[in-house]
Formats: sequence, C-alpha cells, structure tokens
Amino acid sequence: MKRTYLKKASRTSQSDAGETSKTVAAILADIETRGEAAALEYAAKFDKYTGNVELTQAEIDAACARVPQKLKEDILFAHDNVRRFAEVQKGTVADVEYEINPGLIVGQKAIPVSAAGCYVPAGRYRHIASAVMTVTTAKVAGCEHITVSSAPQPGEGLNPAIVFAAHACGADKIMALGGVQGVASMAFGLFGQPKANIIVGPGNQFVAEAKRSLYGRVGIDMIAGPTDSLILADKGADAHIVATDLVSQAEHGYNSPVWLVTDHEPLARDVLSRVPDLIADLPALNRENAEAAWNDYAEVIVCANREDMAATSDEYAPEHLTVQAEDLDWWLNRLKCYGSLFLGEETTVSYGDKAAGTNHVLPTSGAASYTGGLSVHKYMKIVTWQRASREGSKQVAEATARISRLEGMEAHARAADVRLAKYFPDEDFDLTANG
Ligand SMILES: NC(=O)C1=CN([C@@H]2O[C@H](COP(=O)(O)OP(=O)(O)OC[C@H]3O[C@@H](n4cnc5c(N)ncnc54)[C@H](O)[C@@H]3O)[C@@H](O)[C@H]2O)C=CC1
Ligand SMILES: O=C(O)[C@@H](O)CS(=O)(=O)O
Ligand SMILES: [Zn+2]
Repeated sequence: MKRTYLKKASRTSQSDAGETSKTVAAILADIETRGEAAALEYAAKFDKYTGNVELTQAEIDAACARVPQKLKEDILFAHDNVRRFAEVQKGTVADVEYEINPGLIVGQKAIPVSAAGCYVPAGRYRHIASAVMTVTTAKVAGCEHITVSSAPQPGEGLNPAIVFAAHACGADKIMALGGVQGVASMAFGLFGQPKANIIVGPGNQFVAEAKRSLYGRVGIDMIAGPTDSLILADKGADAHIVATDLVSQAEHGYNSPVWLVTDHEPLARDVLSRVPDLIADLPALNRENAEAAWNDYAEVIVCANREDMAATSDEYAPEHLTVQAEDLDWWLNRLKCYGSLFLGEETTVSYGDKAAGTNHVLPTSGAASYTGGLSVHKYMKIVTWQRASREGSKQVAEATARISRLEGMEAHARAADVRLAKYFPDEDFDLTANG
C-alpha cells in the first residue's frame, strides 16, 4: 500500500515510555511501603497541595453550592445520557442457564465488582465529564462502593464542578489526590476506603502507567492515557471543519496525536494551511498544548483510495475515529479498530467527550486494536457455574476420569471415580487411560 506523508510525527506515545515507567515504579513502591504519609508528600510535591484529602460532607455541600445552576443542569443532562446508554448496554449481558447434556446444567452470571476506584484527571483541564463517565457506569453496573480521586489545584483543592458531578452521579467517597498517588491510594485502600477491585478512568502518562503497573493486583478498564484522534476525510469534506476538529483534540496536551488520513491531496493541503491559525486563536494554555501536539505528534497522510484509508486507520487503532466521507455505512461496516467512532460531519468527538451518552474513557496508544472503551461490562465479572443430577454426572465423569489419567492427573481422575462408584455401584466402567 502506498502512503504519502504530507506531515510526519517526530514523536509517538512510546517516546517517553521508559522514563515514565521508572518514575511511576519508584512512586508506587514508596507509597506501598510508607502508605498515606508518602501519598501526602507526593501531593505536596506534584500538586503543591497540603489540604484535606478525604472530602467531608460539608465540603461536598459547599462545593456543590458554588456550581452555577445552568452548569449543574448540563452535567445532569450528560449524566442522564451516559446512564441510559449504560443501562441499555447492561441489558446486553444476560445471566444464562443451559442444559448442555441431559442432567448437566451450565450457566453464566454477571457479577459487578464490589469496589470501583474512578480516577478523574484535572491537571491541565477540569475534566468534569470524566467524573460523569466513570461514576455513572460504575453505579449502573451495581458496584457497592465507588471512590473518586482527582488532582487538586494548589491551595484550592478539587474543582467544585468535579465534586458536584462525582456526587450527583453516585460517588461514595471523593478524594483530592492526583496522579500516581491517587491511583495507588485507591489500589492499596488508603484513606479509609476499601481496596479497589478495579481502577478506571483516564489520565496522563503517569496515571496510565500506574494503572498498567498495578494490573493483576487490581483490575483496570484499559490503558486510557493521552488522547489521540484520527479523521478520515474524502474530497467532499469541509476543510475548515476537519481542521477545527483536529485542533479540538490536539489541545489535550503536548503529547496528544491527531492524524488526518485522506485520498484527496488538495483537502490535505487545505487543512494543513488552516490549522496554524486555528491554534494561534486559542487561549494561551490550549494554544501551547495544541501547538506542541501538532508540531511533534500530528500526521497528515494521503492514500490511494478508501480501502487504503481504512487499512491505515485500523493500523493506527485510534482512540477517537471520525469519518467525514460519503457512504457512512460502508465505513461503519469496514472499520475494525477504534475506541469510539463518529460518523459524519453532523457529530464530532467533542459531543462524545462531554454529553452524547457514549463513554469518553477510551483506549489510547493503539490499545483499540484489542479493546473497546469503558462500559458497564468492564465492572462486571462474567462467571460460570454448573450443577448435575446423578444421571447427568455419569458421562462427564467417565470422560473426566479417562482424560485426567491420560494427562497423568490421577487425583483428578479419582474425583470422578468416586462419584461413579457411589452413584452406579452395580455398573462396570473402563476408566483407564486407554479405555
Ligand atoms: N483516554 C481517555 O479516555 C482520556 C484521556 N484523557 C487524558 O488525560 C490526561 C489528563 O492529564 P492531566 O491534565 O495532566 O491530568 P491528570 O490528572 O491525569 O494528571 C495530573 C497528575 O499528574 C501527576 N504528575 C504531573 N507531573 C508529574 C511528574 N513529573 N511525575 C509524576 N507525576 C506527575 C501529578 O500528580 C498530577 O496530580 C490528558 O493526557 C488527556 O489527553 C482525558 C480524558 C479522556
Ligand atoms: O480522550 C478523551 O476521550 C477526551 O477527549 C475526553 S475529554 O475531552 O477530556 O472530555
Ligand atoms: Zn477531547
């Protein structure tokens, strides 16, 4: 497949991975050894925060009172959409019971984990929507205890709207702890909370690496690190809207890649010429982030046709994938690797990020090649069970005994032997490995 890069990235999500991994390992080990005292020291070091970590009910009430009414209504609108979509998704997992052989019944149950730890990023921006996405889905899944941990601002603590969102969506505990110290405190059960069974939520490279390192001891939703986005656009796409959408996701941070893939070079050149002005027009922090992301991480790729565009996109496996091209059904059918798909110019990643109802906690750095984003299913354990009548036990016992013996697992075989001997004392069975 021939691809022409009109713009090629000098850095990727793996560029700083080694350094990040070392930093995070040291912090995790320290917090595991020294507990809350170490977590508080890192809060002071990284966030210049020495205030209260566990929010009291009075602090929650005071924060909620500071949120403007219109913003509360918007947050509740987003919550309602996320909740209703989560409920529909939950309905797709059913407990089942199946008589697989006469008298032998097998089944599946979906059991929610007890304790969920939801990380809500708040370093560069106030990610109110992340509180909605994580807490609402945990609540719909049926988790008994939900903790939110989020980065405090120096001298101020948590953003009031994040507190309102976490509280309104159903958090049982809210902590002012960011980054690795927030994730570690939820995983180790510090500050009076139950140890989390699963840690979910997005964050920067330190948060994503902390979750990755703790995985196994605790469940995680997925690697949801620095945001990335890809737009597939054909000759009919509106260059101004494509450029605006690229910039909208480059503002996340200096390490947020945005990629444009097209089969129409004039569109690519038009978009390339528009992006710098759109970035220059942003407020200072957003401009700095978007400029760095655009310069170092962005790519503009021209392909020969739509099939090559789709194949390129699947290779990148972006977190957000937008299609601004004709024949949307063809794309929906063809594309295989993405966290969330935005079909057509009339929708945009920002809708999904904030309020449309699909979850914005999504796989990054290519993780969309093997997983989808956060949903109720991530909090639910699909477990199995079985029971049998004595008749139902017969055939499976014989097969079990012979397979076990052939494997050399004599004790397993005898667990089947004793049942056959007890339930069918008058029958002879050849239970040897060669039987
Ligand atoms: N994949 C997804 O679904 C989503 C991803 N995001 C991503 O979340 C991220 C948010 O990042 P931030 O604004 O930074 O907020 P954040 O809350 O993730 O990180 C802030 C924390 O980083 C820690 N930190 C900062 N510098 C450090 C250092 N040198 N060593 C150790 N720890 C350090 C501090 O403890 C601070 O509390 C962005 O990259 C954004 O793209 C946001 C929403 C959704
Ligand atoms: O990575 C993401 O999903 C973000 O784009 C979500 S938000 O824009 O930070 O709300
Ligand atoms: Zn976004």
